[in-house]
Amino acid sequence: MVKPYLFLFTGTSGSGRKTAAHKALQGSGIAHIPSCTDRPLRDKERPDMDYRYVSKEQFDQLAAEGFFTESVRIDRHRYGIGKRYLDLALHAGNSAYLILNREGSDTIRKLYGDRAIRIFLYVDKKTVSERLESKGTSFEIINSYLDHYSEEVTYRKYCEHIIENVTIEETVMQIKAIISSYLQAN
Ligand SMILES: Nc1nc2c(ncn2[C@@H]2O[C@H](COP(=O)(O)OP(=O)(O)O)[C@@H](O)[C@H]2O)c(=O)[nH]1
Ligand SMILES: Nc1ncnc2c1ncn2[C@@H]1O[C@H](COP(=O)(O)OP(=O)(O)O)[C@@H](O)[C@H]1O
Repeated sequence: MVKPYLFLFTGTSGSGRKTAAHKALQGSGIAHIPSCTDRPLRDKERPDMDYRYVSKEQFDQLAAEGFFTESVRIDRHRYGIGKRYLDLALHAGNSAYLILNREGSDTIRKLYGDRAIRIFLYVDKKTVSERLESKGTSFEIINSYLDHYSEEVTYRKYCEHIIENVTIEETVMQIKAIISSYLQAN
């Protein structure tokens, strides 16, 4: 039986983790485990695609009940992975993928060892700004991404795979190749 893996997409914010991961893995049978967040839904986001959106009170309640395997506060908002969703996927023997910052990736790697494969995506700061500006992203969000850039980018040396996301087609191909290498090795 294929060992179930957790593929962790991490890297600098705005590097294209969500876009590339969803594109590479749609229809693959490897399910996305969305995080819960208390941040508001942004323009063009759809509930349950990228996040499960909850109120601040609900997030507090879930955290108090021990619902999260890991959670973080980033600026004014909180993010967390529900233990139940991870267990459901792994107990069924299915690999899954998550999109996390470095703290979340580190925690999941410590908990799941070599079943957790970290794929680090990055682009340079100028490219982050240009891509997000061209999509009409607010300056508040762009600035918050850039503020975290230096601390996030250093995490790449700990990751199993590193991809510079230049063109989306090439990045998707690289992700597919990495994932196949694990699934075929079993
Ligand atoms: N540790 C952890 N990080 C998360 C989780 N969900 C999202 N993140 C990361 O939190 C960071 C902040 O996200 P945000 O600024 O809202 O930007 P987004 O990446 O466009 O959603 C991003 O690096 C996310 O990948 C989670 O459940 N746990
Ligand atoms: N290779 C690429 N070339 C151009 N734009 C890209 C590429 N990859 C992602 N993008 C765009 O960059 C922006 C940030 O991508 P996103 O997936 O939200 O990043 P992250 O999840 O890492 O914060 C989005 O507008 C996305 O469409």
